[in-house]
Amino acid sequence: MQTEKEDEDDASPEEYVALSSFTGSGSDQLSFHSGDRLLVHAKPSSEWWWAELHEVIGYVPARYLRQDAAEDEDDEEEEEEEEDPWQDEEYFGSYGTLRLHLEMLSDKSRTEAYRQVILSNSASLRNKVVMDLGCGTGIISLFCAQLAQPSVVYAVEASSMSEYTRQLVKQNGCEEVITVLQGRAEELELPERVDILVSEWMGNCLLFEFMVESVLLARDRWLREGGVMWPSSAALTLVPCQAHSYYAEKMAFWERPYGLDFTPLQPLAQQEFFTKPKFSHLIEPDDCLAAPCNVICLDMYTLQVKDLEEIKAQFHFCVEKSGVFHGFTAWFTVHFESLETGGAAVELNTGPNSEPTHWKQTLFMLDRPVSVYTGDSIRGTIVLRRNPVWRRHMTVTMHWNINSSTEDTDNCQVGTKTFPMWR
Ligand SMILES: N=C(N)NCC[C@H]1O[C@@H](n2cnc3c(N)ncnc32)[C@H](O)[C@@H]1O
Repeated sequence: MQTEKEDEDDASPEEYVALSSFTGSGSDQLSFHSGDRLLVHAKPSSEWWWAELHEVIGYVPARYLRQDAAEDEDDEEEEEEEEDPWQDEEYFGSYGTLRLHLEMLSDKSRTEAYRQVILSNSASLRNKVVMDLGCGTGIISLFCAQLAQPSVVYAVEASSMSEYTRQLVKQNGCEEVITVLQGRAEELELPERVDILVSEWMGNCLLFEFMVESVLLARDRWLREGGVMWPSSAALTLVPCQAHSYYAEKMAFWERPYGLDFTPLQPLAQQEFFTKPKFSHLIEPDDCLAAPCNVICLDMYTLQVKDLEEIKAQFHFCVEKSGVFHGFTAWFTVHFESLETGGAAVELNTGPNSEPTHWKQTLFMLDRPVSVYTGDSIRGTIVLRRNPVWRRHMTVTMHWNINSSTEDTDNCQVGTKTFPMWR
């Protein structure tokens, strides 16, 4: 009697299309290019399949492949939607309405930080050429024209908001200085290179949306030799934390609602509430179980687009107070170097010890909380893997080891979890 797998092996191979190129590592992984048609012979796991290309066989990452849907009109629309890995229509559509711009403009910490950058560099901005990448309503460009005397600011905005940005520039008498350009910054033609490339590109967990790719492409194409990037650097900070109220609200709730035992729903709750990261989480400083650590530091002058595919970092936390290890919380800080040598940098810190921002922090809940004690160590790695198909998405994988310091228990608890953001 054939096992299910043997059945599968005998099944005729299925044809799949590669949505993105993949370079295999190790002898048993098969490399391929975007558009290649592979024959999938077996699917031993959900993540790795056994496939063939030009008579060569090997393991391929399943998430890179899509079954070639039979051409029919119903799928045509879906196919078109699928063809855009940047989902630009939806993405720039969302920035064509006021909701997100109101949220960003209402974020005083964020907006005042950019204003402070312009104000504290106003003298050095005189006669400079500036690009404001992804200017939205144009607030940063308007700060430049209002607080300094640059020779020109190219306010670049891909969404339909740019029509209103033009009106705001006119309404505030800044047409002499600000030129609004609609389009993707990396595709635009400018009459000249720029001295300063300023952008507010940070997404949740720093990189979500991957607008940073556009900033790097624009840097390589339009920033003059010796020009300045604002932000100049970015850091992702991580900390092991307690999250008692969130855990109580989503998980403990099912223990005794109205005197009844609803615990059979807890696996569902874990799947529904703890599989993805929680954006806009507000962590209390007291929830931190250890000193936060800058796990990833990005230099905006040297960072390359290819570096964004996979960013890996190690961490080692020493538990400073006993408590419950519910998960990890992440946030970011960006720095704006001064245009004057030796001048003070401006910092925008989205962590729990700073004024809250609209990003707040990002909470990664473990499947099971673990009691930890002062002196325990939590070592591990964080890996940010960009989605090879959906280019604005990524996964965050945490591996951790908990080493207890108390002699009587030499327990070393190991864990790993991958969080999709969002695909
Ligand atoms: N997470 C953020 N800071 N998002 C801000 C995104 C703002 O920049 C705009 N934007 C994003 N990418 C681009 C791009 N490549 N070119 C021009 N505008 C862009 C977007 O329409 C919105 O107004």
